[in-house]
Amino acid sequence: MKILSATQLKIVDALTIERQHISSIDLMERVAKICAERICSQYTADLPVVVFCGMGNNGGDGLAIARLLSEQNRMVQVIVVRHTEHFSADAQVNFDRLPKSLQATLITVRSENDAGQLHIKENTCVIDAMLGTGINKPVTGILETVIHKINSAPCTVISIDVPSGLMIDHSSGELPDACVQADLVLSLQLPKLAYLFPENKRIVPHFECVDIGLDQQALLEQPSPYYFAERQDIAALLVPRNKFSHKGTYGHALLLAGSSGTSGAAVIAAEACLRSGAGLLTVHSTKQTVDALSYRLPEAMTQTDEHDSFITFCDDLSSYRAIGFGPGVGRASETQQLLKSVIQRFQGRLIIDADGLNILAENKTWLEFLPKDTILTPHPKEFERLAGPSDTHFDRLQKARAFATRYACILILKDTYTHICMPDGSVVFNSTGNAGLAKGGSGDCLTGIILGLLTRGYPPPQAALTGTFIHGYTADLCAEMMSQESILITDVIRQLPCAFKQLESTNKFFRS
Ligand SMILES: NC(=O)C1=CN([C@@H]2O[C@H](COP(=O)(O)OP(=O)(O)OC[C@H]3O[C@@H](n4cnc5c(N)ncnc54)[C@H](O)[C@@H]3O)[C@@H](O)[C@H]2O)[C@H](O)CC1
Ligand SMILES: [K+]
Repeated sequence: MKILSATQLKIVDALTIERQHISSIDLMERVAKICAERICSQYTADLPVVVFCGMGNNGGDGLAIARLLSEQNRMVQVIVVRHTEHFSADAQVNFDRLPKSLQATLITVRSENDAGQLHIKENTCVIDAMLGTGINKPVTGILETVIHKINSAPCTVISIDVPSGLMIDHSSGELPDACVQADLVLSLQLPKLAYLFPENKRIVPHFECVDIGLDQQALLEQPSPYYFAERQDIAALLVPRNKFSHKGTYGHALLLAGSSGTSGAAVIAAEACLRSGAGLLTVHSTKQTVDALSYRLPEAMTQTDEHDSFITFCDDLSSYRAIGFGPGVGRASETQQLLKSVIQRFQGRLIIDADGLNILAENKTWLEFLPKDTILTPHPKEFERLAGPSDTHFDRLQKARAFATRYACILILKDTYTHICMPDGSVVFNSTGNAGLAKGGSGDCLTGIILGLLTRGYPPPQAALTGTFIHGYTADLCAEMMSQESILITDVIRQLPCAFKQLESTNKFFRS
């Protein structure tokens, strides 16, 4: 699914009206009907609803939603916040369509005094339809006062399309002053870029895209570097194993991982790799790690490094399709030289994680020599070490895009909506995963999954997208069965077969 800017959404809106031979007021009615149905499905009929409406088309949506909810015998009150002199044309039509019962209880906020006198009762559902994609400056005045009232009221808030006050295409700063803090955002058709930044987590803790039937061709025509990965997009990338195949068909992986005290990182990555399709896996590590592996994972082959505490040397790389470097390796200078020699000698697929990234951060000139499409998987701190600090998450995103383009690598910037930055400047935001993954070992598991997919023959972009999605999806399956608090990364690995199976079931090539 693409992510478009406010300007592009306006264009698609106009093209939809033209191509579907529908009037703008009927499109608004369609939007309102879908939102009202969603609100009714979420809340019981006895919960009073207060709809805050602005003067533009977002307010028009709110006025139509209020009418439709009251037709469903819901207890509804409308509050119009007059932040401009006139309604937009369609908002005016919907204002005039308000039934008498709603007109009788209507409150209009014209002044700071009116705003100050508002009282929002406990146990109400606030529908926020004051400002949408048409916001053109930070909110002040009566809108700001009303927003503060909503945010301090003990009620549930659903924002229509956009939490009022939030800029959708760029950063609003660490904590935007005046912005509705929604419990749920019903985002019309597509997600908005700002919903994916951690800085907005209090404003958009959850969003749902509601399909309002915008013209598909018009959506396709709009260029965008930003995409949001959904289940069907990833399921379509999966490739079935060939009936006439053998272990060689699915490649041989080399995992360079582990050092004194961090054998677990190597074990986790190795197991995730073998659960993600690789034909063969050799783990090169310290004696302690190799001993642990032989016990835990007999399917993996092993090579013991000549050094007891960290890895230093690995001679022949020619038989491997993919190499994973980093989990638990530490930063010893001999290990640094090993990474340098891998970068210089290896022509296959490469994924670098954890201390591998920290070594790169200490030796930035090596970045120029990374094999094309090398996958790097930094968390925010590791990315900062590689590319320097950023003022906002929007700035960090632009930095990550520039980094992936400059070094022709795939940068997986791990976060709530992990950003997968491609060398062509495009970014795919991952949609799966939960806070149960915020634990040690999680990154090692991701590296292992992607290494497995690379070895299996997936091109690096597909391996990056699929691996990141499945990693989060599997954790979501775990969270359905157990508390996020208790999820262990080994639980996630154990559920990988189930996650693959579920995703395969929606891919036509896997159906028998
Ligand atoms: N995407 C679609 O296809 C559809 C979207 N719909 C809804 O329409 C809004 C966008 O409507 P628009 O009229 O362009 O903008 P707004 O309602 O957000 O507000 C515009 C209004 O507000 C004034 N304004 C802007 N910023 C401020 C500010 N900081 N302070 C005060 N006033 C401000 C501006 O001057 C205008 O007067 C979209 O989000 C959807 O909800 C349609 O329903 C149809 C399909
Ligand atoms: K809104």
